[in-house]
Amino acid sequence: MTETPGALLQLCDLCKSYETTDAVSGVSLAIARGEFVALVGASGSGKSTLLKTVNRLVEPTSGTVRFDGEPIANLPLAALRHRIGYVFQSIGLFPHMTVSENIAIGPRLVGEKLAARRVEKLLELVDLDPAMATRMPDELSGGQRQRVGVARALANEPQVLLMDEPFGALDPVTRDALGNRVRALHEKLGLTTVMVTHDMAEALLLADRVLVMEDGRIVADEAPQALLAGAGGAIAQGLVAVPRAQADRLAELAR
Ligand SMILES: Nc1ncnc2c1ncn2[C@@H]1O[C@H](COP(=O)(O)OP(=O)(O)OP(=O)(O)O)[C@@H](O)[C@H]1O
Repeated sequence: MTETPGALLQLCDLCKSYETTDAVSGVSLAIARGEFVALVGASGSGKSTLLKTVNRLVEPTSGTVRFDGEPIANLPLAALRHRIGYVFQSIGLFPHMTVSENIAIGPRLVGEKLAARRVEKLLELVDLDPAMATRMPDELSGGQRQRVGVARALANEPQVLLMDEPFGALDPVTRDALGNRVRALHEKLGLTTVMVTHDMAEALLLADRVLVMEDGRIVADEAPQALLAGAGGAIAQGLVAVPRAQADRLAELAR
């Protein structure tokens, strides 16, 4: 795949093999600045592995990832991670640090001190009371912890936000609210966002573009409207059928 002009992220023939598994098998993909992309697919299809090649939590076996035209293998790791916010699958707050210290960890790693006012601002961005800055993670609900996880990912003012199943452990109401908040922040901060999710409904509602993975490959790459209109092939349509059937049953009940 040749370089796509204007792409902020470009993956070219990317492969990642473990001893017995090909987790990612020849993925080529260009993501434009400002896109909100959801990566969906069955468990084990390679979504997390693919996401983690972008911030080099996973080093590919072969292929290239370019960030703003530059192969990321050539960039110093700290500089790369400074430009990419990452929200972990399992929240991943440091339990022995306060909320404020957790949020400031990224800047601290590159020798910067985050001002208290900036921590307050980040907490406000994710709809948390700035008074929570001094709490410990175990004094927060799961939803509040995940909001802190998002604030931490935004602390370096990244260009790209990567999220690995960010709302998986949350109740449906909190999940919906936080998803909408993240989408609003994506717009407000001019981010380019890639979100891994199991949930096709969430992908359809939040993303501009939905990539479907199966056995390490991207088998569909469509806008939500196109998926809902039947595009993307059998695997994608199998995933779309679930929320569609639920919506139909709810509509039936309401009649
Ligand atoms: N560190 C590792 N060592 C060996 N195999 C791995 C490793 N990480 C992932 N795999 C394997 O690679 C494949 C893809 O895993 P990956 O976590 O990327 O899938 P996923 O689609 O994100 O799954 P899930 O939705 O369950 O998180 C799986 O078969 C997994 O077992």
